[in-house]
Amino acid sequence: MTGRFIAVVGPSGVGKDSVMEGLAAADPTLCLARRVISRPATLGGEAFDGVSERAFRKAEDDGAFILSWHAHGWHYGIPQSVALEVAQGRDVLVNLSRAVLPQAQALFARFCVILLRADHDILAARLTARNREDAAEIERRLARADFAMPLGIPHQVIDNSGPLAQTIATIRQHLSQTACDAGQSNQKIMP
Ligand SMILES: Nc1ncnc2c1ncn2[C@@H]1O[C@H](COP(=O)(O)OP(=O)(O)OP(=O)(O)O)[C@@H](O)[C@H]1O
Ligand SMILES: O=P(O)(O)OC[C@H]1O[C@H](OP(=O)(O)O)[C@H](O)[C@@H]1O
Repeated sequence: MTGRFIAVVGPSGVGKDSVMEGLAAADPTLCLARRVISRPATLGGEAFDGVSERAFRKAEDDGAFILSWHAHGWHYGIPQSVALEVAQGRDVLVNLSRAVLPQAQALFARFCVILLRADHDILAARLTARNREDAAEIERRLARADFAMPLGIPHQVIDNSGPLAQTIATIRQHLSQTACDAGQSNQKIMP
């Protein structure tokens, strides 16, 4: 059987990377997809392959990505190797833009979506404390926080306003109960 393609989405600063790292640390059967981003690796954040915009476009033209998008001034790509891992039966966590969920859904038979949320003031405080973007960029990110989920994408809403460990435990419980091969409910889970 193929593995599960588990998309983790939500506004910038909500905690996608933190939650994904915590999930993978707690469960070695979960893999983290390593993204290619046209952002200098020196800016930090998740472990990703930082490339120039030119190199990104070349890789994209060469078919290196199963999914790619543009957000916050950067290009993001999910490498073909992720599809291979899923085909080999691995469950893979992937930090995606909400905008590409329809394309992702079309690619994978076992597909599910975790939508993380937190109140606006919590997002603002986390982005400020993270100290990776300047104030203007943080404002732009906050303005995109309510980007609408595309229609027809079943997803589980998980609140990450509270302690990270609680969110991770809640998602682990949810993942243990879903095969991701049929429609999920849109039930809200608030730890
Ligand atoms: N539950 C939590 N409680 C407190 N702080 C948190 C929690 N989750 C994440 N954080 C902190 O919030 C900041 C943003 O988290 P993170 O970078 O994981 O978010 P993100 O959704 O991946 O953001 P982006 O989309 O911009 O990459 C980090 O400094 C992280 O340590
Ligand atoms: O708002 P939407 O399109 O859902 O998310 C867009 C992108 O925002 C974040 O970018 P970064 O990792 O902070 O650079 C996420 O990782 C995601 O790829």
